[in-house]
Amino acid sequence: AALLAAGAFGIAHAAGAAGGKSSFVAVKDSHFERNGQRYMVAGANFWYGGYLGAPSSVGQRARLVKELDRLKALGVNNVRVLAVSEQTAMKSAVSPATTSAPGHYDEQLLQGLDFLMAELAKRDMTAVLYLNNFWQWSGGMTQYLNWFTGSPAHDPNVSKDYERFMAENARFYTNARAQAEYRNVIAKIVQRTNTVTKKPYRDDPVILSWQLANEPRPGNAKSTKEEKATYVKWIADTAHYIRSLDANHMVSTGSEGLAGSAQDAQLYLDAHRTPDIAYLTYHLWPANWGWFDPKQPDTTWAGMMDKAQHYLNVHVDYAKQLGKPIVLEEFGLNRDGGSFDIKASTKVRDRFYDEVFTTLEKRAAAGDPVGGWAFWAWGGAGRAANADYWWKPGNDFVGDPPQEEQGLYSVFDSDASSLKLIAAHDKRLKTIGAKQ
Ligand SMILES: O=C1NC[C@H](CO)[C@@H](O)[C@@H]1O
Repeated sequence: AALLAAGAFGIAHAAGAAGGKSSFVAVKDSHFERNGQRYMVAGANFWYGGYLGAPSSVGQRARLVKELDRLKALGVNNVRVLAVSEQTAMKSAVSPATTSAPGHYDEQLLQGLDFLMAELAKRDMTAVLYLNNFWQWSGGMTQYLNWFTGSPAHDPNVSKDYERFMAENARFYTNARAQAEYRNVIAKIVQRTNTVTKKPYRDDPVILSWQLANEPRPGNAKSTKEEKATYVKWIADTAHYIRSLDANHMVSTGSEGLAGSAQDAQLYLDAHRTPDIAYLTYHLWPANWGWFDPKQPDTTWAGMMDKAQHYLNVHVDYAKQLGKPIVLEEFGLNRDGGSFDIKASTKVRDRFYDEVFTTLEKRAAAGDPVGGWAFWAWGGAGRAANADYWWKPGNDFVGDPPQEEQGLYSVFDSDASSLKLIAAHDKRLKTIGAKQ
């Protein structure tokens, strides 16, 4: 009987490895499980994966296949991907976009997602698919408001007024027509049948989770009690809606943690309490948050690392409190000196990655609900096309979306020291998971 069982397990496992009938990733005792085994997310942010998969002009399927092979070889088992974008006049946003106007969707880009999912299945990799964006680089909530209220889609890279941008975006959660269109898009994608594999998305174990949006915030740092309550309700209602369409897959928020919750721990906990949100997410951005100056690494490193360690640990503690896994699904740091040039070294970033990985490995080894991580972001073979490092339609996609310099935080295929580090820690993380 044992031999038979081992044989059967072997076949099932092999099937899983070949992207066959693997089970869905789900939560069991505050950890991820798949095929009856612990599953740790050793992920990479790859926002443009669906774009590369498109059969149309914007698609580069040969590059996509190469990038996924490189990521697989590194031991990456998950990619976090923008599932849908909104056409916008905002300067620093990607174009073309999936939704050209309410009710009008680019089938080519949706087929790009299909192709990506098919390629991930072949490599036994999973995907987190985010269905909206709080930021402007894919149109996002700002564009929905422009469609349905006529408010100007003002690009904060142009206005330099992020506080106003964030406060205005909070109106998305209560605008009935914007929510109706957002739910149309959710239904269209969640209920889609993959044109490459002919498999309904709902039945596809490649999807690790549907994610409400990239970095949804309740508003700006001065969010009111009412705005916070609206945000928590929007999360619970939208997660419930997705689960009503698809009871197979987990739903996640895309939250950055305290930094995206007006530094309000109660809000962050409340936002992740609903049973329809399966796990917690958080992001770690020392340079963006003013903890680190890449031009003054020696004087800012120690203070930054103290804050980062605290941020990493306190969020794992929140996850323990809720009894759910938590994934650090974005983290990054500049190239040395803050350079965007691919030839610049990455010593400081490597040290930062090493400290982040090591901190989370320690918590995982202690049995804490560390679900894994995803670094931001895979640039691979992509290269900045312009002397000013800004993206223009038709240029390569890299890890940095169009609202940032192309090289700011990307990990390129030529960043050998970074790749070595990622590979070593991805392996260690999975080993820790396997031992528990
Ligand atoms: O989701 C995000 N978080 C931080 C990234 C780097 O600044 C940014 O590019 C992206 O909008």
